[in-house]
Amino acid sequence: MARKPLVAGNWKMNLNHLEAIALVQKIAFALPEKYYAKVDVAVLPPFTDIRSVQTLVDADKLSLAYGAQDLSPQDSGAFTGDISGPMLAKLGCSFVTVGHSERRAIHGETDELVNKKVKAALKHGITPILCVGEELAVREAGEHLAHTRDQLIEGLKGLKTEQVQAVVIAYEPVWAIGTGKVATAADAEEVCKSLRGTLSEKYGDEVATAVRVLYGGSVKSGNVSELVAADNIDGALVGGASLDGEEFTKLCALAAGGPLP
Ligand SMILES: O=C[C@H](O)COP(=O)(O)O
Repeated sequence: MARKPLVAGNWKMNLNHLEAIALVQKIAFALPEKYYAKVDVAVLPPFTDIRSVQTLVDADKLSLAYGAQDLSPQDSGAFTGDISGPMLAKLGCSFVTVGHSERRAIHGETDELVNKKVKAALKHGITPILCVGEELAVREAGEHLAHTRDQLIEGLKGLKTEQVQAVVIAYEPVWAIGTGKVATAADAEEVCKSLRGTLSEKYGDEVATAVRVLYGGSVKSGNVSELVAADNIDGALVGGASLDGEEFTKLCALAAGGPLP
């Protein structure tokens, strides 16, 4: 089964709502409609931008999807500062990243919490992009496959098979995020293949074949083609390069198999 590639731009804590509108307009203008038949494109702005992005996407009937970078495991209540699944669903979010390494490291998110967030996203019809990835020391110790396998198993714990089918996985080696050190396509493929193998072992071949596994970590227009050419890499979770409209558009077009617009 051919999996349609997904390119998701994780803006992290960048761009206010006015800048968000400008960037989405730029992408919409630069990436012709025909590319969306070959690649799904999503932007993941900060919470404060989502309403503006929604309004623009709806008004201009853009094919671009959008989502958030995190969500609360709770639906509502006394959780100061948190944003819930129902709030994101109401804003038309299609995706939400869960367990990004920056949240694991800076906010101390555990696999248990990540698992609750995956469930919260699914409960509200939002596709979780479950992020896994090893720190440099783990890779140097040769433990990267075991480490990412554990994160995957814990992140999906308790889900029904059909729910797992609705999840996107993103392999992001921590040492490659924002550092300019992209994993080689062979390194990335090794882990993505192993993650798919784990999906097959736990949930069966049909699920493993259907689930999209993305790579993230210093992806740019200059390296995306080689990455998505690998059998088990179905797109990219892009940080820095997603903030530049021209670069992001190029990257999406190349992930679609080209040519450049
Ligand atoms: O979510 C995206 C990743 O953290 C990758 O970020 P980067 O492309 O800036 O390395």
